[in-house]
Amino acid sequence: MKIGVIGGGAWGTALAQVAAQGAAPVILWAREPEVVHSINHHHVNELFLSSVPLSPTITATDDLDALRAVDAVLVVAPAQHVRAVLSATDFGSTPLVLCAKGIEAGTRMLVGEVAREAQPNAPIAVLSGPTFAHEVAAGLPTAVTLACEDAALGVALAERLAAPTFRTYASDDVIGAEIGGAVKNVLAIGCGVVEGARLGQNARSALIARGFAEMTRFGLARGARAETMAGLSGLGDLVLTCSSTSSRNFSLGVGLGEGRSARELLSDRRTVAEGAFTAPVLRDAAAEAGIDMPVCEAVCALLDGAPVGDVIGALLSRPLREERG
Ligand SMILES: NC(=O)C1=CN([C@@H]2O[C@H](COP(=O)(O)OP(=O)(O)OC[C@H]3O[C@@H](n4cnc5c(N)ncnc54)[C@H](OP(=O)(O)O)[C@@H]3O)[C@@H](O)[C@H]2O)C=CC1
Ligand SMILES: O=C(CO)COP(=O)(O)O
Repeated sequence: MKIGVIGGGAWGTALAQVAAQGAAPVILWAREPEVVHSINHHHVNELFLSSVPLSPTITATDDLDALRAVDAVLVVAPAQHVRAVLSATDFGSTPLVLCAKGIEAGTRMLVGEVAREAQPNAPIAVLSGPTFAHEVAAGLPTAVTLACEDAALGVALAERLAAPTFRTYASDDVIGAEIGGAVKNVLAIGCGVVEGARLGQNARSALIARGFAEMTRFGLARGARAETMAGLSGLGDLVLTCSSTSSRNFSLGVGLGEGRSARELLSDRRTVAEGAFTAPVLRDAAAEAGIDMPVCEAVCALLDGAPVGDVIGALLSRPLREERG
């Protein structure tokens, strides 16, 4: 199975490196000419993943049509750009494996819904889990969920993408896998704020647990299964991203907690912090569906510049309630 990758960021590059452990060569589409040049001439992605030498069987291209000849395409552009890249060419019935974690602003669609609209004939799968790109690319042990409604295709993709240190678990809960990855980015910003404002380890654990309750409520309302929310793509990724400055979302939160503005923090970086885009969309989608998501609302307020003390005070002074759900 020949694999194509859309997106020359850290995660697209790391997944290309995993896929290159199979027999067939891998082709990666990148928007940035310097990424294409760096991969083809120096076998490294200087811009987004300079720490890891890449397999020489990975070829980069700036021509999206070059990916029409592959057997499966990993879609690893940031969530807000997936529609544009998938609308630029016709992948026919080539399976698309969605690896971005977010919800589209404006439409409030999950990436899978966007992909179905842009490429109606392509079967859809989702790859998600606790996966810092630099660790995956360095060959450190990692496990992911690979969700696909077509069980046979899901197993074929899970087998093709598995590698000695990259373990894939097949699932048919596509919505669940997507929601875990999108929501955890928002919660990671909140945990970063706790760190930046020095609110302590108790507060961070409470936020992870109550945030997980929010993620599960939102997921179940959208048809996800509870076991998926508690698995690699939900709780697993939440714990990872909420406890490490390797997370761009967590480190964005640290900056907010230290009193810097979201605008300043986001203008400083070239890499993507998906939670900043997903947070307001998630808040609005939850409000419309009548789903209580106070942590998510708090993160939105912090991104909008509300003082940390006021936001935390408001969270803590809500009426007491039973822990259930
Ligand atoms: N980094 C990680 O550890 C992980 C990331 N993810 C998810 O993968 C997705 C991609 O993240 P990541 O690889 O880290 O990104 P990076 O922050 O490393 O790189 C930015 C990416 O955004 C792309 N990009 C920027 N602007 C556009 C645009 N207008 N159109 C298309 N692409 C654009 C860049 O493409 P180009 O190079 O072509 O310019 C590049 O691929 C996100 O949804 C993220 O949540 C999931 C798991 C792990
Ligand atoms: O999704 C990730 C790890 O699973 C990467 O998290 P960040 O985007 O916050 O860096």
